[in-house]
Amino acid sequence: MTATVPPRPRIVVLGAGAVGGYIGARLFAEGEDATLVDGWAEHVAAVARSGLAITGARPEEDETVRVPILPEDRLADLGPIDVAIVAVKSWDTRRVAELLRPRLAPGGFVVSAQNGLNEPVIAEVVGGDRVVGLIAARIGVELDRAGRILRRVSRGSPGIPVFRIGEPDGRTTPRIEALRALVAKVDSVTVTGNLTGERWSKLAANAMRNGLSAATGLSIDAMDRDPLLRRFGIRLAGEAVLIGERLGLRLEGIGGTPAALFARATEGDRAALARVEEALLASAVSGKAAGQRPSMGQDILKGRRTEVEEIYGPVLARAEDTGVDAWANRRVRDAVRRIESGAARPDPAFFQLDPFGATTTEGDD
Ligand SMILES: NC(=O)C1=CN([C@@H]2O[C@H](COP(=O)(O)OP(=O)(O)OC[C@H]3O[C@@H](n4cnc5c(N)ncnc54)[C@H](OP(=O)(O)O)[C@@H]3O)[C@@H](O)[C@H]2O)C=CC1
Ligand SMILES: CC(C)(CO)C(=O)C(=O)O
Repeated sequence: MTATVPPRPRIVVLGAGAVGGYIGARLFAEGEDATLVDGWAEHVAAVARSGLAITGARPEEDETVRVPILPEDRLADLGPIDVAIVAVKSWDTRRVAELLRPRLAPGGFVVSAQNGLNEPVIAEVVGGDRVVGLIAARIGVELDRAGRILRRVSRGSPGIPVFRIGEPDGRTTPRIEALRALVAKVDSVTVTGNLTGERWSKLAANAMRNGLSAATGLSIDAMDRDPLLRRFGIRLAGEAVLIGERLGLRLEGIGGTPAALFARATEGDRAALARVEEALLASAVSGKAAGQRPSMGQDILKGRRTEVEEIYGPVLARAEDTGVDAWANRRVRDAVRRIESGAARPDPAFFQLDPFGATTTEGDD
């Protein structure tokens, strides 16, 4: 079932953090019927009082949007929902899917705008025909205090779209076309027929960036300027890509670099390693998105629960299934777990080893 979307759908964004708040505010600013819903009372009060303040990468992208916002316990005040955008952390997905299930309009559907592999979780709750995916790649946003979002990446992202949306089965349906028109009001978007491959590629990007930032305390550009951390990141993505290849997935580029190069580098191909390093370094020194911290790095700074299990869990589980030695992902997962539990503090020294050096062996842990 993919019913048509009404001309002016009722859109609810559940999870008005950095990603959800940004998407919902921009939709509302563009005239859409969008309402934010969030569980953080101080944030809800700040937005209700003064609007959601967005500080963009360029002064002309700054705006304050008086987008409607409700606390979660008032979700029932809204009528049936046509488009529900889920932007809570992945560990909270099932709970909010349960909240949404009785509130969806007959043709209503849920869009996961999260990292991780959440469409199957949502499908278990609301039904497989009511879920689509939205992957945010070049958004770089941060809820730095109640009522304010910082965006470190300029709108537009020439060359690589910020958003990819898709049906889990890859079909181009009327609702995905309707969603494309909506999301285009937020930033650049493309429809993918390969949501599974896109999701795994994004998971590889998150494996590369998120835990390493959380464990070192560094931003993406700072990690890429450090020769050993840059290589550690390549190894993290490479392990995940190798797993994806062995699962038979069609993988998409990671930050504009072909995914296969990360895997070949990880298998010992020096030319592939040099190409990936060059691309990462060029981006780091370009100054674009300087200081951008992946969401997991932000969580550690705020002392909040991370998505470490939702990002590294699937990678490590499939590593076992496919026989890939994912020691680097395991090391990062373990470091983030220790930091999150208060047993350690972020420290770049955890990863001062060359994963492609002669002395590093598989299983080094
Ligand atoms: N940030 C980014 O650039 C990107 C993030 N993503 C993904 O998007 C999803 C949402 O992440 P993101 O938007 O970054 O999450 P945020 O941390 O910005 O917000 C998530 C929720 O956490 C709670 N929260 C956040 N900060 C505080 C605080 N200081 N005090 C109390 N509560 C707080 C809020 O509600 P509540 O209290 O109800 O939990 C909020 O809705 C994740 O799956 C993430 O991986 C994907 C691409 C890029
Ligand atoms: C930084 C980025 C885009 C990639 O890891 C991200 O998805 C996040 O912050 O969670």
